[in-house]
Amino acid sequence: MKNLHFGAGNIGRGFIGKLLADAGVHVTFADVADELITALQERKSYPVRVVGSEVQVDTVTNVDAVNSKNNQAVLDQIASTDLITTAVGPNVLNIIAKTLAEGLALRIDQGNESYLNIIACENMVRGTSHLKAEVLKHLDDSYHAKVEALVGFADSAVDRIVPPSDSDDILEVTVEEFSEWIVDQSQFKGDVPDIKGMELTDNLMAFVERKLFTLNTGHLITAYLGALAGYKTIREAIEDDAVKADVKAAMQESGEVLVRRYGFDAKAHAAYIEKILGRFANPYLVDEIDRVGRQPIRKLGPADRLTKPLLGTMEYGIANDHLIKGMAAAFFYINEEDPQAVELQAMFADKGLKQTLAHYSELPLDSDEVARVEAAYQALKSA
Ligand SMILES: NC(=O)c1ccc[n+]([C@@H]2O[C@H](COP(=O)([O-])OP(=O)(O)OC[C@H]3O[C@@H](n4cnc5c(N)ncnc54)[C@H](O)[C@@H]3O)[C@@H](O)[C@H]2O)c1
Ligand SMILES: O=P(O)(O)OC[C@@H](O)[C@@H](O)[C@H](O)[C@H](O)CO
Repeated sequence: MKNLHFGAGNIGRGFIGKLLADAGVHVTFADVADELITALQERKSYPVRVVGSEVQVDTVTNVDAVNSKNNQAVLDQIASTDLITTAVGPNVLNIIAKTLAEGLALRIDQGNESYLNIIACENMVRGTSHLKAEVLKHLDDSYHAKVEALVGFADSAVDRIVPPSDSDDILEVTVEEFSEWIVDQSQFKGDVPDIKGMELTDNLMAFVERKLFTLNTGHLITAYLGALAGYKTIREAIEDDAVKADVKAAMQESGEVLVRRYGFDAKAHAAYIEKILGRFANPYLVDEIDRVGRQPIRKLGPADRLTKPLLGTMEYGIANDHLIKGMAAAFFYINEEDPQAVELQAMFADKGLKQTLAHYSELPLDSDEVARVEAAYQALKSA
């Protein structure tokens, strides 16, 4: 089996590319980072340090790469591969959608009638379905029937903490032991692939929300409260008892929504939260607060890790003081190198918290929740 993977970054090399290559799939990475691509083309392998109580260095082989700036090379890959995966970040999906559309048109024009499956591996609810809608926008109507018949767009949930590596080797990546990749099997076209490490489900929404609204909700609040307390890494922040108490309480509020919505076992969900708190404190990973706090506008969005759980607590009448506090903490997050952090702060300075929050979260301006976030912000400011 051949795979084309967009994004040779942390998750691309450290998780999805590794898992597929380990399963005997030939992986070709596509990326815009010239140095990374040249190194992959020359070496056709790279090291992955899996760190837990022991350190194991695995060598990933059977890989190649194409530079995404070489459009024709990428189109040729799309026209001939069996599986396409992405780990580029939600904001980049719209960019690669255009390339995918061109590649699918070429594939159909060349008469390739074999099945192709596409899986976006991003922190986003139904990211592949979003990608599909974008691809179809760029594709002439005359191709749509063939795409519907031959191309599967399968949504997935992806979980492994992979911070950028500080190695001198540009290809080396350091990952935690834990990993989970769950894919919606009902959306595949042709045979559902049997790949070790790729779990299949008919109930993807439950798993994607469980992951995003537990791990990522807690991770983000750790980052914002941690930054406010002056910490630089997630581990430092979560080892502060006051931060940990707030983060855990917010995860429990969000968890209560998940238990009610999807029928998860309450005890098992409590254990899931504890395990994640342990992963945040992993002494073998150095995960900067700025990586986890990045792109606050995306993360304040109505379908993302702060607002969506908050909406769930409102729907079920569940307490939400800690989710509110986490949202308030986002307004203290300063990062001059992150355009979204700069934009958020600029609007906050110009229009105030209520209007800024209502704008990005789509919560009603006059809602109690928006007023409570502002009150929580003032309380944090004077603490
Ligand atoms: N790192 C983690 O712990 C983790 C865990 C689970 C999910 N994720 C998700 O995985 C996705 C990728 O995260 P990451 O941490 O690997 O980010 P990353 O920045 O390490 O990797 C993204 C890669 O995409 C490349 N890229 C950018 N534009 C591109 C384009 N137009 N074409 C091809 N490649 C392009 C970048 O050069 C980079 O190498 C995100 O959606 C993230 O939320 C990350
Ligand atoms: O990748 P983001 O920016 O959506 O979120 C930052 C982290 O919370 C995230 O990358 C986690 O490390 C990951 O989701 C763990 O599976």
